[in-house]
Amino acid sequence: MSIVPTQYARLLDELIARGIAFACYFLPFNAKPTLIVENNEPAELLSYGDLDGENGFVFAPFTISNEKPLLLFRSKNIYSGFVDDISMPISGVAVNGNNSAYSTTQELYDSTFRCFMDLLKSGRFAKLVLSRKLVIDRHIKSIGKVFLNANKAYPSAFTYLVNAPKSGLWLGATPELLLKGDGDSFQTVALAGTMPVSGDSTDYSWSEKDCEEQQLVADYISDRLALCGVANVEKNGPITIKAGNIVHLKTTFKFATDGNIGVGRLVDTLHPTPAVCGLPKEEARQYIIETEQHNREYYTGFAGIVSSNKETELYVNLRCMKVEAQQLSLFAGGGITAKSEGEREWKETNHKLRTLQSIIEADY
Ligand SMILES: C=C(O[C@H]1C=CC=C(C(=O)O)[C@@H]1O)C(=O)O
Repeated sequence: MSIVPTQYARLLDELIARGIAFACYFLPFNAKPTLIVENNEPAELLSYGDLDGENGFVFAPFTISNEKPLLLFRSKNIYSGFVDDISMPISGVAVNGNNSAYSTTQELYDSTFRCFMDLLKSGRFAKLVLSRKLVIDRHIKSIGKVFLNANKAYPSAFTYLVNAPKSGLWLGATPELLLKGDGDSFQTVALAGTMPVSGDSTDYSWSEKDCEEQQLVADYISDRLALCGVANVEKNGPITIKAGNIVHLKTTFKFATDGNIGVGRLVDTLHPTPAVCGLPKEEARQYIIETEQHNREYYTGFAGIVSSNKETELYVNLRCMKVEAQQLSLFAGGGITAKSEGEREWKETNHKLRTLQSIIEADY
């Protein structure tokens, strides 16, 4: 039976209050939510490649560890649409964190930015993505409502709410596709470069730095697909796309694998792209982990549906927050190249943070 979303928000709040592990999501331009409820905990995978042949909802971290594994919700308790009657597991295990989070100050951001710049200017890296964390008090009572409002405000985004013991409670509304396809043909995107939306204008003049930063992501995707043995890639773009209060440059890649390359292998090949990590990839990932003062956890990982015989649809986990009992930790970052300016990059992360802040602050 279908019900009004307010009751649905209450249902999600009840799952959270009972500590039940679940994943709920809206695909882009789809007004129907899907809810997957675990009786216990989601499965934990320790490599992206292990996704080959799997089915379920995936919640993956920036980098996999025993503490922050790749979570796979394989439960058959799947509810489509605004349902009111679900079979509630008796008791849950999820916890809401310990409120120990702190914000990245502009001073700390600037000093990390300078370290990044030294290595970019010396040529050790071509690109690095620097991120920050903004911790705010959790005045809101209903996370279910924030989730539904995020979907209303950003219908073109992939919007999710995930609760599990290893990840904690996360909410996001991301514009960045990582991988979509049916096993035979797939698509991915190179999304980078950011400007604030300017009125009704569709005519944006992109800086050399933004174009270069996006081109690095596009070239990386072409190279990685070639490395995987993908021969014919149809490339379209870059075009300007709107994501809430900001615009990005996007190039779309479509390619056929004829069933020869599994989803796990493709994800392992692509993630993390230089839209969220850097170049060269493994060195950049290691440097980011060592240098950023916060743990990214599931921010800049990915989330979505993986399927061995139907449609896989995975999104990069951006414009997201971790929800704790008294605090919300919001994450945002930006691509840095040798041409970057610290003040502009900081402002860019402010624009990105507004995406979720405006929903949190909205008067429901
Ligand atoms: C890393 C983020 O954005 C990425 C995606 C689009 C544009 C980006 C940029 O312009 O820097 C980033 O690469 C984020 O939103 O936290």
